Amino acid sequence: MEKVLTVNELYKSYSDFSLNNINLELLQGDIMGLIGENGAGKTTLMKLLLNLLSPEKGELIVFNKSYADNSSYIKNRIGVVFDENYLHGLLTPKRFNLIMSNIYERWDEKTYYHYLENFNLPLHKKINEFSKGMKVKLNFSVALSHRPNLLILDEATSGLDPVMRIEILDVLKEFVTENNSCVLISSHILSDVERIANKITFMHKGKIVFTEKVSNITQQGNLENIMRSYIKGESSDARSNY
Ligand SMILES: Nc1ncnc2c1ncn2[C@@H]1O[C@H](COP(=O)(O)OP(=O)(O)OP(=O)(O)O)[C@@H](O)[C@H]1O
Repeated sequence: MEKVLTVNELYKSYSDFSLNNINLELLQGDIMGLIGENGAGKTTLMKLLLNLLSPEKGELIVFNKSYADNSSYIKNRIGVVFDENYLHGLLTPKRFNLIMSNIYERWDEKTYYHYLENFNLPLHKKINEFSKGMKVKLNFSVALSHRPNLLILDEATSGLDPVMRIEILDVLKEFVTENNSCVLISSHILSDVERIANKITFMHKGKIVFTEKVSNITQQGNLENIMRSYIKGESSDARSNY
C-alpha cells in the first residue's frame, strides 16, 4: 500500500505544552483512530498536519510532497471535518455547491448532491437553521465531495446521537474502501474508534505512546482498559519515583 502521510520527529511547543518527537505513518486504506485524554495534543497534531500550524522541528510529507512547494496540491486532496462548524450560517447547501466548486479543483457536484439526498438535507435552508446533526452531515458531504485522498476528522461526530454516528461512520468506511483513501480520526468515543479503525494511535501529554493495529489491541483487552491502566501505571510510577 502506498504511503499517504509520513511524520518524522515533529516538535511543537506552547508556553505550557509541547508535542514531542511525533512519528506517524498512514497508508492508503488506513483508518487510524487518534485517542488520548483532553489536552493530550490531538488537535495540535492535526493542525500541524493541515499546515495550520508550523512545527519547530521535524519532517512532514503528504502524498510524497512537502507543504513548502505543494501547498495547494496537498490541500486539494485533504478533506477536513472539525468539531466546530466552519460553514457560513447564512448560506444554504445549494449555495455551497457553487462556492466549493470554486475552491476545490476536484469538486464533484454529483457526489455532493448524492450525499445531501442520502443524508436527507434540504437544499434551500440556511445553515444557521440546521440542527447540530444536520451541520455534521453537511460538513461530511462537503469533505467527501472533492474526492480527498486523506480525511482528517477531529471529534467530528461528537454530540451526535448513536444512530446518526453509526450512519456517518458507515458512510466513511464505504468512502475509504471505494476510493482507496485514508483517514485520521480523533474521538473520545472509543467504541466508535474500535468500530471503524484498523489502527490506533494513543497520545498522552504530547507524546505518542503507541500506534498499534486494532486486531493486536483487542487481543489485549478493550481500549478503555488499556488507556486507563497506562495512565494509572504512569501515575504510580511517578509516585514511586517521588
Ligand atoms: N493556541 C494555543 N496557545 C497555547 N496553548 C495551546 C494553544 N492551542 C492548544 N494549546 C494547548 O495545547 C495542549 C493540547 O491541546 P489540544 O487541543 O491539542 O488537545 P486535544 O488532545 O485535542 O484535547 P481535547 O481532547 O480536549 O480536544 C493544551 O494544553 C492546550 O492548552
